[in-house]
Amino acid sequence: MSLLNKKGIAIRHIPRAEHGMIEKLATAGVATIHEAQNREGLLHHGIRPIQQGLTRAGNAVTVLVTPGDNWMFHVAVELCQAGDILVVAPTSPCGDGFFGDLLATSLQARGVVGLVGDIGIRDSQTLRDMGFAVWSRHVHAQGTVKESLGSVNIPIICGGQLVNPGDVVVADDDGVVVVRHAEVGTVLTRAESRMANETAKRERLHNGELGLDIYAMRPRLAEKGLRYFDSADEAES
Ligand SMILES: O=C([O-])CC(=O)C(=O)O
Ligand SMILES: [Mg+2]
Repeated sequence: MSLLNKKGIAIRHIPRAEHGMIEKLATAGVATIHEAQNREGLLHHGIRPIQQGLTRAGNAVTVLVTPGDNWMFHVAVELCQAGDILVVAPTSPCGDGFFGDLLATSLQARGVVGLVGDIGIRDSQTLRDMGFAVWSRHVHAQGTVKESLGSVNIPIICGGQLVNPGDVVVADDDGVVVVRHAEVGTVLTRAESRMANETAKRERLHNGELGLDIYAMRPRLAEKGLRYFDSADEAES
């Protein structure tokens, strides 16, 4: 039976990808990984970085929270290991400030690399100052309580994407992408070949070659009906 969105569960052991693979996925970045997995796995663009210039990748420890209640973060902290990234979703939309610098300090002490949440967070300036990277849908000071159970390390839907505990989540200035645990190796191979291909293209573009020629676009543009004129007068006549 699927544990998706089931409350009252905390799972201790999850699969984790090898650190070296995670580092390489971080180097590839969100856009390349998204392309390498056939444009799948992106979280909704409403999940935004609160900082600029930081890339984070880690094994997802998932947290399901009840709206307005951040109790489960404390359960999650204990189950985190170095190299994990916390991925949080509420059972229904809520922009309250579930997470701030105190919880971030606790996660940082365990080596957690960042947080991705379809939630609100607060203490945003302090989080930036301490270098704890966060991607969230909202920033809001509204406090939360500790009364209701959610779950830790069950499959959740975050930013419209299914995230399983142990999937690798990569986040940078462009957004957030999830890579299935079982697909890490394949996606990495494809991402690396894509990066090599882009390096070659970048060199040619840098040298002034036109995309129109490199990608042999002229016949197709003509086929679609693009016409060139020497002036607006000629086009209007
Ligand atoms: O403690 C809370 O409820 C959330 C917060 O502001 C913090 O972690 O600093
Ligand atoms: Mg706080």
